[in-house]
Amino acid sequence: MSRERQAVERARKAFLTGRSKPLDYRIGQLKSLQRFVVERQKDISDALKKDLNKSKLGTPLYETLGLEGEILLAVNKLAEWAAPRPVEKNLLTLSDQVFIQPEPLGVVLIIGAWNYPWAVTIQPLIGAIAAGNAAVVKPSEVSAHTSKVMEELLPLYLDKEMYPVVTGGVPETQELLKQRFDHIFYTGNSTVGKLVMEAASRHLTPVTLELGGKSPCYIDKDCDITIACRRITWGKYTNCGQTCIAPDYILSPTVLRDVKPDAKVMQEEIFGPLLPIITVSGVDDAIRFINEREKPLALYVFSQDNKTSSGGVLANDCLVHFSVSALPFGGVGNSGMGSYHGKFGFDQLSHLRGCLIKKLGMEGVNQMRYPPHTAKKLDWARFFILKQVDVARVGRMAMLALLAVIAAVVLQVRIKKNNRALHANCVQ
Ligand SMILES: NC(=O)c1ccc[n+]([C@@H]2O[C@H](COP(=O)([O-])OP(=O)(O)OC[C@H]3O[C@@H](n4cnc5c(N)ncnc54)[C@H](O)[C@@H]3O)[C@@H](O)[C@H]2O)c1
Ligand SMILES: CCCCCCCCCC=O
Repeated sequence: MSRERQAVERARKAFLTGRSKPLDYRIGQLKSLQRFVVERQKDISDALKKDLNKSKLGTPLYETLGLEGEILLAVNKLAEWAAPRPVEKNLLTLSDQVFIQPEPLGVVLIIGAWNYPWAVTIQPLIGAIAAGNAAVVKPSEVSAHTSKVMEELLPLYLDKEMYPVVTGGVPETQELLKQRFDHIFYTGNSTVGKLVMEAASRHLTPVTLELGGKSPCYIDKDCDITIACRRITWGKYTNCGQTCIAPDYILSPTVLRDVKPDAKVMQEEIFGPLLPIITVSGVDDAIRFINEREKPLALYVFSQDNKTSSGGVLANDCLVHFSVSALPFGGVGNSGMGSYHGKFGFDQLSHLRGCLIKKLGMEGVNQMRYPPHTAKKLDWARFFILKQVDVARVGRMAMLALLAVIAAVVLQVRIKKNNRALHANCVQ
């Protein structure tokens, strides 16, 4: 049996014990992960220095502070996220319990990319742990030192049966993809994303695909060009331009140098320190240009615009939307599917189970659905199913009516009592 298959089987066996379900276990694992990030900061930054020449201080800023924030949030909010979520009732379910119960999915496969290997591999793991899943973690072989640190040190902190790290390259990832998972969370390029989805389809496994693409950046006439240039330059050249949401090309009315739309540099994601500038005649031309192409992961606008489609949109800055846990992060179309960060990560890796708990009484209400079907029953069904009633408002009104009745009764009793006292005084 291959090493990859063994890891998956062990993770499934661990999941089936049910120990990842209680919130205390999940919080314990999240806190251990937090300890790992803090205590092993040096191992993490040394590996990143060797892999990608990232600086010692850049590592916390771009890779691990975000992880710490996400872990803290999950620890603080887990009870709320995992609790049953009551939903609006209709007339047919007035006396029932109707709610959504987030449930763990099972065993999740997390495949990470090399460019921010901690941020994009461990962040999905936080969602997987919080949601009560087991997870097989496959870091990128390109960032090999990081991969080794994950393989050697993570098991010292986490439940190693439940969260195994499997290292290796394409053959190992392909072997993993042959196994049955309950969800696959892949971060990387769109070409491999299609292979991942194809492999997942064999087991009807749902996927989250965090892909890349050409994120456009539109600069309007009216913006402060000095600030725009500083922010765009930072967004583009951070990590040598190897950021999934780096502005890929600029659409600018004050153009210095033109790039033809059919040039090679405009056909594929650049993922490097090149920044083509395209001449457009104005905002409508820019929108047309963007909409004619694949849906990008991010859209940067240094002005006002909401007429285009992209994974995310950010006005007057670059990259920082990635750090906001309250925003869903993910692509659309060619830039991916599904989203995560904060509660979105928890929901993405949960089964949101619809629950309706009925009592065995009140059977009379159900007569309209039992045969024989009659026109009268259908009329009742039409009323119960189609009548749009604000059940909460009806409930409030019923409560008010009840209070009014109680107040009237109390008042009447008081009046009677007073009358009796008055009568007694008069008699005396
Ligand atoms: N949306 C995001 O959050 C995000 C984050 C980082 C990177 N990206 C995108 O990822 C891309 C860069 O990463 P990459 O793709 O070069 O990363 P990569 O080479 O590290 O590959 C990612 C993973 O895919 C696996 N893989 C590669 N080829 C495979 C194959 N043929 N079959 C099965 N598995 C295979 C690798 O083992 C690795 O674990 C860019 O397009 C970037 O925009 C997106
Ligand atoms: C402070 C801003 C943090 C930006 C981190 C960007 C990570 C992107 C991951 C995709 O490549």
